[in-house]
Amino acid sequence: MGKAKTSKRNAGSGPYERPSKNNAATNNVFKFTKDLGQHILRNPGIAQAIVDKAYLKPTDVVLEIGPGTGNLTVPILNQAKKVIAVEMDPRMAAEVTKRVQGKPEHKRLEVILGDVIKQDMTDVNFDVWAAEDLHFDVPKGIRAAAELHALEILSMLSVNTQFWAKVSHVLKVGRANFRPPPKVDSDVVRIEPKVDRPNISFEEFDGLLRIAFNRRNKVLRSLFLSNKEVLKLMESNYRLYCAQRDIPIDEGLVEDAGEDEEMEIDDNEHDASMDVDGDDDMPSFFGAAKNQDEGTPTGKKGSLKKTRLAVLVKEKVRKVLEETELAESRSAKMHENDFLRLLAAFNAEGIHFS
Ligand SMILES: C[S@@+](CC[C@H](N)C(=O)[O-])C[C@H]1O[C@@H](n2cnc3c(N)ncnc32)[C@H](O)[C@@H]1O
Repeated sequence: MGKAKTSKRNAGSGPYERPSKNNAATNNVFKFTKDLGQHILRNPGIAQAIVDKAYLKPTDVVLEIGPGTGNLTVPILNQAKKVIAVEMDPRMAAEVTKRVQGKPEHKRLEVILGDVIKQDMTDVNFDVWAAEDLHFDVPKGIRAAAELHALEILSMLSVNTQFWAKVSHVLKVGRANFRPPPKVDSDVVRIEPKVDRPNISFEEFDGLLRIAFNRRNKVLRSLFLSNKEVLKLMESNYRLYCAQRDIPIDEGLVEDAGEDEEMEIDDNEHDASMDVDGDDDMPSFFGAAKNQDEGTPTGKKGSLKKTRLAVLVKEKVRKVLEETELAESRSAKMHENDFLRLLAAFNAEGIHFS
């Protein structure tokens, strides 16, 4: 999508509830679109405090995603060299442009009209990034799952962010400081690129997290040992690992009654550790909601046949969980270092996630 200087656009009267000579920052003339996260900071003192905490330099180019009516944009422009603002609502884009029209800051503001997710930002150079409460278009098919998994996804994103960056809390902003007030209070956080990033592949770390955050309130033992697809994935990655190192593997079938017993114990324990809010039957990142390991039935009740490889992989997983003492841990309560420790232990057993 091309860049559009919104100064050329006509704000028009259509989207407004009533005509006004003043801007939307001081008068509630907009029909705010809550779906786009349009909650506008109405306290200039807080806007200034947020910008002050960013410790901007006069040489900084700031990329502001979703400037809204410009309540942060103006104080940012007072401290930085330039602001590039990406806004998907043309009314907002017009409004933020109007805030600086006829002022010297006008030349230092570039407004790009469009959805930041769909923009090609490769040529946009900036030093600091600012964003507040954005809307992302989730493809329809995965919307329901994504919403159900909102908590897991947020927790996973937060651990993933820590992989790349140091995140620190800057300021709490109560919901009453926004118009219209959102349902929750806000937190301003600083995200700085990490210089001492762990020497592991992000794909691998992300692969592990997708399993660890797959189902709400499940302990790791259950997530890694009781999901057929997860076990199959680890098995197939281990097969590849062995093939690359000429390690012979045994795909012969063996009776696996002990495994079956364990699955039953697992199932009972799932019930005991079921989410308190009882919505445990949500879809999983891996497809089927309750995808327990079934093995290959042999006709006898409680008796399953599995390849020796499958049994070996399961033993390795059990060993990793025991050695790291994370078997009974739940991902939402774990620290980034726990996941790094877990990944290192899996890798030491030849089990990979990408
Ligand atoms: C919380 S408001 C910003 C409020 C602003 N800081 C203020 O106080 O005036 C979020 C803004 O981001 C815009 N927005 C949401 N999703 C976006 C996206 N994907 N790309 C670009 N802009 C987006 C919304 O239209 C809205 O103006």
